[in-house]
Amino acid sequence: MFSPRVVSLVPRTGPRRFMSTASKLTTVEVNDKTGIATLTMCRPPVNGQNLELLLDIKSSIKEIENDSSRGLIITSASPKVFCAGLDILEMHKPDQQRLRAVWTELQNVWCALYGISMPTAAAINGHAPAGGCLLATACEYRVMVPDCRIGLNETQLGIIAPKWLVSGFLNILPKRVAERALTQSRLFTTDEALQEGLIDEIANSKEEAVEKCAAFIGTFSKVNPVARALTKLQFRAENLRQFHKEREQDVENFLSLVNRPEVQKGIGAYLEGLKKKKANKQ
Ligand SMILES: CC/C=C\C/C=C\C/C=C\C=C\CC(=O)SCCNC(=O)CCNC(=O)[C@H](O)C(C)(C)COP(=O)(O)OP(=O)(O)OC[C@H]1O[C@@H](n2cnc3c(N)ncnc32)[C@H](O)[C@@H]1OP(=O)(O)O
Repeated sequence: MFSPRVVSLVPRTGPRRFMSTASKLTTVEVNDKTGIATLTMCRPPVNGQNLELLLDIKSSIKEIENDSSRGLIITSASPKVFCAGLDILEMHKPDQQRLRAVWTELQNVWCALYGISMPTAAAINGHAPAGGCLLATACEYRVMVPDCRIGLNETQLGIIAPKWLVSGFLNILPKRVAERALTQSRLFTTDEALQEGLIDEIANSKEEAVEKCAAFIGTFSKVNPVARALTKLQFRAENLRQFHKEREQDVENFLSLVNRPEVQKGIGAYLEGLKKKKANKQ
């Protein structure tokens, strides 16, 4: 199902690049000068998080961690979308084993990104609803391009986002703003996200967003890395501890929710809506 990773290192002069996986759903490029790794999601058209993409993101994060990079930037190869969240096709008339694996891997990706000790930043070069927002809010810093939307819209889909999925969001926003945004399924525009503190900066292009993320990571160059890492993890430990306590039950909750006939009906209708949107565009 998942092919072994092929790692090809290009010479150490100039930026070093290694293609993360044989399937190429993500790439990892390490800048030799700065030591910062950029993880790019490459599953057209919208980086829908299917099982293979989630496995690939997780492996790339682990690879970056093992390579002792100075920091991690996550971004997307898609011109308009950072990540559209879970691939809805994985939830429609699902294969049960695969559905279980999808949710488990979403948990694993979040856990790997949220709990990594090195500095992390998201160059949000397009829309970032639901699982896209989850990735961005697991990072320490966010830079977003104009005229896009970011947020947790699960409630609108009839889903109650579990605590771990919301914890990054809650790290960033005041509780009152987070509660209202979640209950209203609010997708913030880039400007609103900046105003509320959900993102840290706006950039006019993906390249500029990556540069700003690298500058943020660079601010730690004179800070003791062990002290920095332990401080970060101290802030995140309670959320991670709670997550590990509840993760198995959370998978069962997800499976039972998705398998409910009314939810399946809702997912079908949602998919139809996305298709109609395409037809209206043409
Ligand atoms: C519906 C779920 C209901 C119940 C599920 C129950 C339990 C799940 C529990 C928790 C799940 C939580 C996390 C999640 O991530 S759920 C996923 C939520 N994601 C979304 O709602 C995003 C939906 N997509 C969009 O809003 C837009 O596509 C966009 C803003 C990301 C991009 O807009 P564009 O105008 O640029 O592009 P489109 O024309 O809309 O889309 C292009 C293409 O991509 C397909 N697509 C879009 N999003 C998804 C997706 N999440 N999964 C699979 N496919 C997606 C879309 O259909 C188009 O395909 P075609 O070109 O028509 O083939």
